[in-house]
Parts: sequence; C-alpha cells; structure tokens
Amino acid sequence: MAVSEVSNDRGELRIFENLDELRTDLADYIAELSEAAVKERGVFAIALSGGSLIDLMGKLCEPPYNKTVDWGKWYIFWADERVVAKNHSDSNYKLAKDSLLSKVPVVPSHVHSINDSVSAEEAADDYMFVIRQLVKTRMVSVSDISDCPKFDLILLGMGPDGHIASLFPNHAALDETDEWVTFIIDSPKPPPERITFTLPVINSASNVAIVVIGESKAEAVHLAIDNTGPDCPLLPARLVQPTKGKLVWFLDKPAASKLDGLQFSE
Ligand SMILES: O=C(O)[C@H](O)[C@@H](O)[C@H](O)[C@H](O)COP(=O)(O)O
Repeated sequence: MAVSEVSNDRGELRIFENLDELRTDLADYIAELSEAAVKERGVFAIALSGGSLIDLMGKLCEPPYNKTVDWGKWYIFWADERVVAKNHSDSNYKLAKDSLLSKVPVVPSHVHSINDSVSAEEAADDYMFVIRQLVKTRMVSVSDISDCPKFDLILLGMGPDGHIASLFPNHAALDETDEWVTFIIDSPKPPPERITFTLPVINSASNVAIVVIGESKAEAVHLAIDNTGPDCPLLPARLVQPTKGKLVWFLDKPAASKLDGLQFSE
C-alpha cells in the first residue's frame, strides 16, 4: 500500500514506505496490465531496462504471480541494452534472464534481445527491424498518432543524472525522432556502447512506469516531477510524457524526499 498516491500532470506518483511494499505493488501493476492486454489483444508486449528495476520486479517469480500471470503471452523487449555479449555481466538481457525470465515460463522465441555480434549501430538497426516485423503482425501494437510501436508497458529506471533508458542529459540521442531505436558509443555510465528506444517510442507506449529508489536520486526526482523554473536543467526523465498513455512513478520515501509539498498520508 503506497503511503502517498497523487496524480498530477507528471503522471501518477506512488510512494512507498519500504521496498517490500513497492515490490508487491509493482508486481500487481505489471500483472494487471498483462491481464488487460492479453484480454484485449491476446498478447502483452513489455520492454524492460537494466539496473535496480529487475531486482524490484522479483516478486513476479513468486506465488501467486508465477502461476497466475499468462507468461506464454508475453513478448519481451529491452528499452535499452548495453552492446556486450549476452553472457557478459553488463548485459541487461543476462540480468533479466538470470533474475526473472529463467524462473517463469516465458516462451524463449518471444524474448527479443539485441544482436550481440555486431556494432552498436547495426544492433540498433537490427532491433528496429525485429520490432517492425512484430508490429506488422500486431504482436506489438501501433500508435494511431505516430507510426511508432505502441508497447503495452515500458519499464524504466532513472539514474541520479535523470537519464532513462540510455538517453542521457544533453546527448544528441534525445533529439532522435526519425528512428525507433538509436545507438550511442559514449555513454557516461559504463559500458559506453548502448542501444536505446527513442523518446517518440517511449512516449507512444500505452503505459510507462519509472521505478526509482534511494536518496541519491531525490534531486533528479524533484527536477523530473516538480514544477521547477526555466533555469533548471531539463532532465531526460522529464521528457517522458506519454501522448495518450499513462505514466506511473514508483518511488521509495528517500527517492521522493525532495518532492515539493508532499504530504504522506497513511
Ligand atoms: O542499462 C542501463 O543502465 C539502464 O537501463 C539504465 O537506464 C538504468 O535503468 C538506470 O541507470 C537506473 O539504474 P539503477 O536503478 O541501477 O540506478
């Protein structure tokens, strides 16, 4: 149960007393969206990120979710990936596989990780091609206002600098509007080579969740959510504004500690 739930023009904020409550609510949220998408479209297209998010999704491997979620209907993607071998400890695919995907009955052919044997540029092109094929067969929906894929859910973490996926502050990748997937070779967070969904794809999703824990992110959470002045830096996380979809923030109390005017109610 969130200690505070508020909705404003930056989406719905769910703030939790402790990580166990956050984990349970996150699992419920994902399970409910999965059920709704499977009912409506027969499949659930979900994109993951790396970092602490994957550990926070851990409850999905436990009862009741491991049995009640329709895992066979999941189509799994990455909103961003490090361009390393799939068995490398930096791989977001490996992180998700080891901690989550290997513990639930997903269909291996529905797990769409990047081609790890080519350059970052080729991996981005290749990933876009893969997504395009799945849009054609409507395993991934298409936005009715852009030609972008419309994922049922995109899950993001956020760094202390306000980056989401592999879209970093002041990086040219933030301005990419022609491609669905782009690449960078100078990530400030190692490793340097990454591919990432672009903002138009993120903002075309039906649902986007940004999951942030820890005091080191409190300032970025404030800058990404509160109505700050024009002199404040424009963080990538602030540019997450789903056009028609719904944005939900999952925060623990330390991450939420610098939000303006927050009243914690029991
Ligand atoms: O591959 C990556 O590095 C991630 O996708 C990245 O966007 C991550 O989600 C944030 O950096 C937050 O990571 P933490 O939650 O571990 O701080």
